[in-house]
Amino acid sequence: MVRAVPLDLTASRRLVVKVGSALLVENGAPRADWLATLAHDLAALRSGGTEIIVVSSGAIALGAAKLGMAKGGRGSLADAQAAASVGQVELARLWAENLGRHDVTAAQMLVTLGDLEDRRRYLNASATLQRLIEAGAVPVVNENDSVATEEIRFGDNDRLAARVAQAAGADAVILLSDVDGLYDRDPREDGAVRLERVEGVTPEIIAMADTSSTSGLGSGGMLAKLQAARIAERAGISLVIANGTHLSPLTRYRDTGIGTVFVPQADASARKAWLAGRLAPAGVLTVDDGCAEALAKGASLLAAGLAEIEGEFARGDLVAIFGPKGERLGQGLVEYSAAECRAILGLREDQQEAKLGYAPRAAVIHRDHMVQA
Ligand SMILES: Nc1ncnc2c1ncn2[C@@H]1O[C@H](COP(=O)(O)OP(=O)(O)O)[C@@H](O)[C@H]1O
Ligand SMILES: N[C@@H](CCC(=O)OP(=O)(O)O)C(=O)O
Repeated sequence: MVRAVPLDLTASRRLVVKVGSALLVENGAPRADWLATLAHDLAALRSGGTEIIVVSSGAIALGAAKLGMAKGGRGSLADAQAAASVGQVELARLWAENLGRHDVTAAQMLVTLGDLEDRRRYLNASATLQRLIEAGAVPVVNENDSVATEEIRFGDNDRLAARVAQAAGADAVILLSDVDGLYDRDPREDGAVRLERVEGVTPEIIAMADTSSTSGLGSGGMLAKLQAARIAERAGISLVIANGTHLSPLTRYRDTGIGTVFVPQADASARKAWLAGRLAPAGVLTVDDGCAEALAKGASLLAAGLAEIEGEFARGDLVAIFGPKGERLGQGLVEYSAAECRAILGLREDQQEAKLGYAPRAAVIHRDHMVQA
């Protein structure tokens, strides 16, 4: 068998390192020795010319321990928000201390889903990351859990890491977890085999993730990691899932190559990749067979092909596109409000003006503002 080639982290120009809750926190206390070795690895990579961004979980777990909260602070949203407020203070201190030992300045950056979903705010976050790195700091990013509410939060730091990588123009992401990579089924099952390399996060790959299991402290599970891999591959970013439980986890990955590498697909423009990675559509357009076929060939979505409209959205909002059998086809920025879409549903272009009372825009979603699933 040909040995799969691991991702060469030292070849990365800008790398996002994501650390899961289970790695940082054990029985409510930080894994101090482990963190010291990770900081050492990060400093070494940085000295070799790789710019580093850390995405660190652990605020909820640390805060819950301090407050004596049940269920690791995940019993309710209010608990998670309060636990995160307390834990984030400690998390930032841990990073500042551990990176500081190598004369590296840590910079805390807390973001919400909205900060990366709205194009203007996304560009702003992107500029801040850029400036911090130029200034020689290592951004340590987490979700702003204390203000994020259920509908507008990532909830897992895997997708957040992929979006941050995109915003920062990183070329690689490593998700450090408590498992050696993606297995073809839950790794606790007999006969589970690890995949060395994935070219394209297909529905078959997604089906391998057991949605019910996480390490216990985290929230994402393998499914969130695969969604992150999908965002990354579409943005032309390499992503690897590796086991971070051991001391000096990055050195260990370099020496053993144990992990799963997701190969990027580099064809999308930066804007389309951003669009593909957006996570919160405001509505759903269901289209008929003919329209689904046309979309697959790269056409714009026309009102004539609309079969059903769900949700309330305004012009410019993100909507998901589904085919007649309920299959997800893609998503895009809509040119009409939900009410207008309902009014022109199924109509040909020449019938739309009579219905709306004004000249219609050519497409409901222009192909330049659409990405396939
Ligand atoms: N197909 C799979 N391959 C690997 N791990 C899986 C799979 N399905 C479920 N898992 C579970 O996902 C867990 C990792 O997710 P999670 O606990 O959220 O990690 P983290 O806290 O590092 O983000 C593993 O411990 C494993 O039990
Ligand atoms: N933002 C949260 C972490 C979210 C989360 O659980 O992520 P993960 O442990 O990576 O599945 C925190 O700091 O506790």
